[in-house]
Amino acid sequence: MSHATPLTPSEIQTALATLPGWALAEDGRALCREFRFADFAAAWGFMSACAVAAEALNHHPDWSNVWNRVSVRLNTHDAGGQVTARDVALAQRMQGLAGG
Ligand SMILES: C[C@H](O)[C@H](O)[C@H]1CNC2=NC(N)=NC(=O)C2=N1
Repeated sequence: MSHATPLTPSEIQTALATLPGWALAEDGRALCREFRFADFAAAWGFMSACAVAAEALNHHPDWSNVWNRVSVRLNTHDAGGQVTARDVALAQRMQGLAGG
């Protein structure tokens, strides 16, 4: 299966069971999570670590940062903005970098 193949709704639900704190966007086209850290420095450190992981995976988040919060939306541009296995892999990696 190509990694740019959209996941089915049941595949997404199965993936979300491994991703505490994540949810499917209202439109079904992204995995979403808001991370909260102790302060800005911790949030920025998380983003820096995620940037390295994203480059390694060649799969990048749509994200924003307000002080200690990092809001993340993951989908796959190459799949027309749908959720694929690449998004699940990056979410799992981000989960680990945030301390599980
Ligand atoms: C050219 C480069 O490999 C592609 O644009 C990669 C980069 N990062 C990516 N990130 C995401 N989220 N989706 C993609 O389809 C994607 N494709």
